[in-house]
Amino acid sequence: MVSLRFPFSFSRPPIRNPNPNPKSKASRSFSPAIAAAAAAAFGVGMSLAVSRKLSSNQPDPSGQKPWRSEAPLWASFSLTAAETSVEPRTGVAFPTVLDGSRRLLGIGLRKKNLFGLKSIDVYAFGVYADEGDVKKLSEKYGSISASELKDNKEFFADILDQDLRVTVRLQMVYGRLSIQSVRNAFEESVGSRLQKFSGSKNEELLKRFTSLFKDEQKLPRGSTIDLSREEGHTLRTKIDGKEVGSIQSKLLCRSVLDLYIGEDSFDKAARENVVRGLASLVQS
Ligand SMILES: CCCCCCCCCCCC(=O)O
Repeated sequence: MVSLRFPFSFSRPPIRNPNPNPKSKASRSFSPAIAAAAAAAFGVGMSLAVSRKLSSNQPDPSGQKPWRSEAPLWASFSLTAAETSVEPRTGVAFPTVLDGSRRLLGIGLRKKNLFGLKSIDVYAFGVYADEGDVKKLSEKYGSISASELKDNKEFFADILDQDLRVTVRLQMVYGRLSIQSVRNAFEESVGSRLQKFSGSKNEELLKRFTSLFKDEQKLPRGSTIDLSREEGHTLRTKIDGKEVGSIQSKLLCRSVLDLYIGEDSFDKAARENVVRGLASLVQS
């Protein structure tokens, strides 16, 4: 079993690999400049191990599935560790902690069919939750074991509905995205969730959200979109770290989060990790 605890802080910044090659292990985890340093080499080993633990589809040579371990992912990191975890199919790296208190619980991949023909990797994503906020659910769920909690529908409904700070970071893999295609994709996916939760597409709300993605905005490979539920059910959107708008709507927050952690999420294995991590946080 992989066990990672960092008694010290790494200073290695989050990696944005400009040319990820899923076939090359080295390209997944570090830059050549750092490779010479023994400490960085240690960090590389950590990243690879963590990426396996987070991964949904990477076979473990031992034949075991470490990501099925009862140990939660977040328990592997200290809040001060500037470490990253790598989505193994794309080489995209995610910081294990965001905004000081949001822990990375799972990483996944969004694929999409292009012209109904070929499936492309559009972006990798990381799901983060504020540790303190999730622990507020301990009073209600603390007496239920983590393994029972992960199948508890009420617990999950609370995660989607309660005022808990959660961030989903999307990091673009496909390099030729037009902003119109991004608006269209959000319109389709978020629109379907608005319909599911409210019985209507809520055109006006949907438009307010999609119009945050302006024509002049560029989203080359490596760009990030952070979708965060902030206090008061406010969806804050950042592109490459810069806020582009905030919309206060419980329905919109729930609809966006459902794409990544709902029952019909884009990457089922990523969702499993997130749910397991949340359940363990409540228990800790
Ligand atoms: C060519 C495909 C274009 C798809 C662009 C998707 C970019 C962000 C959309 C986020 C929501 C979603 O994944 O549906």
